[in-house]
Amino acid sequence: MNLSGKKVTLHDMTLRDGMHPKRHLMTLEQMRTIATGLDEAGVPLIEVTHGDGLGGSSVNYGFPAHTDEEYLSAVIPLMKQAKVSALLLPGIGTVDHLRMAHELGVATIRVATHCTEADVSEQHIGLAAKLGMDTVGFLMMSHMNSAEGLVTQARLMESYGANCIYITDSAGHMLPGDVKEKLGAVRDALKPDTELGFHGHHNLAMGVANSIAAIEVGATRIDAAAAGLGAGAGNTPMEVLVAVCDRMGIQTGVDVFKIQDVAEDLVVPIMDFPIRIDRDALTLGYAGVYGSFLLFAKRAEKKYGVPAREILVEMGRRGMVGGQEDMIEDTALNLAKAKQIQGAAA
Ligand SMILES: C[C@H](O)CC(=O)C(=O)O
Ligand SMILES: [Mn+2]
Repeated sequence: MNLSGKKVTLHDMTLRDGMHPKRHLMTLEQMRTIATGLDEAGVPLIEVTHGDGLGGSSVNYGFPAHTDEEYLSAVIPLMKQAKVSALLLPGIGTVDHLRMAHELGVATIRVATHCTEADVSEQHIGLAAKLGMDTVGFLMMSHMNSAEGLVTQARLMESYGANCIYITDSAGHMLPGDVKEKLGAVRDALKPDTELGFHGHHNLAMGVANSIAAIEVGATRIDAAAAGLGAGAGNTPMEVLVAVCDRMGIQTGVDVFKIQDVAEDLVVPIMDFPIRIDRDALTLGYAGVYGSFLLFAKRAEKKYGVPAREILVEMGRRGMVGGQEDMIEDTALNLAKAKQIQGAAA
């Protein structure tokens, strides 16, 4: 398909999804430096918060180095052209967090729910729209719902006031055919003025291909992270996506070489480990497991001696979704116990 001349808004995830592999411990200086680099490269929208969104700081999700308020206050005043967004999962983030973000100058709020639970987003989407914010509904783990089911959920978010709906491949499980089917159906069902977005993870190395498939069926906002810094095998790598879009004539407004330098010079050096498709990240994609479970499963492997891959496969089999991080320990303990029983019987 000829996409030449199409315009898309690239939305950077490095400083929000990238908080997962950083265990939410980015310094204010790292945030400032990377955000400034992204702004200079022409990235129009940059997400900043705890990896699990506003209010994510907790025993369940992990305590960050700084509060959302501190991160947002550090970044927003430095931006010359980029706008800043914040993620909010109802139940983790509250309307007070939303108001705080608005007061600090956050332009875009993304209200995220599991892909069958859009009804819990009404209050937050309604308030953000009332405040005049760019208001996005973000349907996580979208591989777990059918195209028709996603249409119903997307319409709900649109009816609450969202001006953009995201289909989110949190597990990096979707293939380009799935993306076209699901986003195509949602595009057809939404009002023409409502934008469509796609958020990919690279666990099956499909981040760029899926993003292009999304653009083909009408997505105008695409998420990506510099050097892919994000949960699991990371998000769609921004510098690769920008280069591919450039070759295809898709207009992103992002400078091909400047974004490469941000990835290489600013983001790769702060990685605590290489963001790559190792066997555990690959298993996330293969078994359809929530990306941010990866580090929890690796920690449980060390604690209980059960391979992370086995824990992740079991989490996928049991259909665990975001918010059920505590079930990772539970699953690991049960698998360890089953192994002990098997060992004793042998
Ligand atoms: C809270 C999650 O990290 C949101 C996200 O980026 C995803 O579901 O993917
Ligand atoms: Mn993500």
